[in-house]
Amino acid sequence: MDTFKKLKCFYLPYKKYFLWSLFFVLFITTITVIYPIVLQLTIDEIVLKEQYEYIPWIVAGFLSLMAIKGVSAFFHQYLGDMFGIQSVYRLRNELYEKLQRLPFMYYDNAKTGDLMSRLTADVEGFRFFLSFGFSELVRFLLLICGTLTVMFIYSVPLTLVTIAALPFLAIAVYQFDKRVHPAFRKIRESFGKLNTNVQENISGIQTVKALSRENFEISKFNDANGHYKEKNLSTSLVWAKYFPLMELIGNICVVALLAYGSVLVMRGGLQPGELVAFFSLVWYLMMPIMHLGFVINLFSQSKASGERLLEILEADETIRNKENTVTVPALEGHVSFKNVSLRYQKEDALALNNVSFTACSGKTIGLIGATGSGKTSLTQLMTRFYTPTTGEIFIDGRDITDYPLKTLRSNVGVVLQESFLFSSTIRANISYGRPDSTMETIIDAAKRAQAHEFIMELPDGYDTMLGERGMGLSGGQKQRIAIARAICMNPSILILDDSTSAVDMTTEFNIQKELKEVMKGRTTFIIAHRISSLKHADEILVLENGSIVERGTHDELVTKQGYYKRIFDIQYKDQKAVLQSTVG
Ligand SMILES: Nc1ncnc2c1ncn2[C@@H]1O[C@H](COP(=O)(O)OP(=O)(O)OP(=O)(O)O)[C@@H](O)[C@H]1O
Repeated sequence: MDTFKKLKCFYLPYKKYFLWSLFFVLFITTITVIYPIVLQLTIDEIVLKEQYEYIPWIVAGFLSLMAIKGVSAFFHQYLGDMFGIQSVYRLRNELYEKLQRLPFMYYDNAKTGDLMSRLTADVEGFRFFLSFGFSELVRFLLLICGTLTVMFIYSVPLTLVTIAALPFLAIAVYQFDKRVHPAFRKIRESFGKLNTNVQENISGIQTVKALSRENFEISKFNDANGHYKEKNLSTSLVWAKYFPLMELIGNICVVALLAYGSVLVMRGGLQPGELVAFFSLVWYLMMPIMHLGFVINLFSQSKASGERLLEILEADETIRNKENTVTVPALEGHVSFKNVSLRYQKEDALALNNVSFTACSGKTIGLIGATGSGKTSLTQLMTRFYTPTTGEIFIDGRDITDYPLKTLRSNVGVVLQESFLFSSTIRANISYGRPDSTMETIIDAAKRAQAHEFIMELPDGYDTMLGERGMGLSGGQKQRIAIARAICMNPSILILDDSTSAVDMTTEFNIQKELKEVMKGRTTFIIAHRISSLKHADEILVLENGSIVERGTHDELVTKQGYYKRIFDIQYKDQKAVLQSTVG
């Protein structure tokens, strides 16, 4: 019940729909219990006493009851659905908002397909119980109480015989629930894995095809699909075992009733009509208890779903605004790192080790170093994508946590190594960070990023729709749009993470020429493997295993015999000679 308690803020506001739905359930249940009474009266008072003139009245009464039951069923169903649909509408929105707030760290470990199945299948599973299961549970309780009351009125000993069978039924139902709940959780998990498989395959289809791994992917999917099938089969085995058992217990009870009830009728202790009514009533008692299995099943499914939804809702938002943030119109871009270290996971090695540097506003800092040396990690700390394990980062003299995340991130323009473009127009992609940008600003940003020309060659220019993941554009074109997107935000700090690696030398040269203009007045961090991309930087930091091992201008660094000089030699001198001298 804890899961439902924790999620109550989503469904309690709509309780009026649920309560009205219950009101109509009351009608439906009352009418259901009245049926056997009408049957008993028809047999005992009309047929046996031959008072046939009452038959039209009985028929009219029966039809009226059915009409009322029909109308009540409509409202019960509609209001129940309203309750479920309205509740999960809010829940779905809240989950999505939470996903927007969760830090990078969460996504490092999460699987997209699994998250998608939580937001779709699990939300639906939860809705179904709210719409149907909840009121079904109440209906069963009402039906059992109503039925027992009428039964006791008809015959106490016969009712006691019926009740004697109930504990056996209850044990079977309990055992069923004990097995079916974990089984459903496993089904949900398995479904999440299946989704992950499909999602990863579609996202990486180019790699799959390029490496001819279709058969491997098919067999991976077959395994996941097989696992899902196994989980479903073992759950249906639980169903198949327990349902006949429950029905058997019900039938034994009916046979006992038939035997004992007939004796009572023969002795004159019970009217024949009352015995007939009893047979209907006994099923009103057995059916809900047997169906309790189905409702418990629904409950288990929705509980399992609810738990998975709570895992998202309760996930730690490690990176959020602190209470007393400062409001500033814009940042100037004076960045300073003080003894900053970063370890992504407890068991990982340090990705950054005691890094300290200062970048005065308007200056350009180049970051170079081998793959995995910590260049990207360093810039990701500035935007608070991650939190340093130790040390402090200041912008304009204030700790970066003093600023609201929105202020911080809207002042830092980032062009990532792999630029992601949304499946919308080029114009919307460029103005994504500043949706209110004028067309003039968008074109200006595109021109500076050397993107305007090729955009104008596209059939719809800036209104060209991009496919999923920006399909239809070359890697270099995508990078240029991503640069335009960052420029469009007019940030005071610009981070270019290997952002010109996919363009040819001439375009890189042109972009850099334009970027010089763009970089004026902004603090810029250029991460690059090509010396040509950062040799004009005011300071170059050379990273190795998370530490700054060299620093200085290009001219200073080429005079030292360090990593930078070696890279410089490889890129600018006779590569073969350098490599030979190193090996030798
Ligand atoms: N999200 C992450 N979770 C765990 N470890 C990470 C994560 N991102 C990076 N790392 C690790 O941190 C170290 C530094 O990675 P980083 O991406 O900062 O290097 P880099 O210098 O930018 O490399 P490249 O030039 O290849 O982009 C590496 O050992 C990397 O494996």
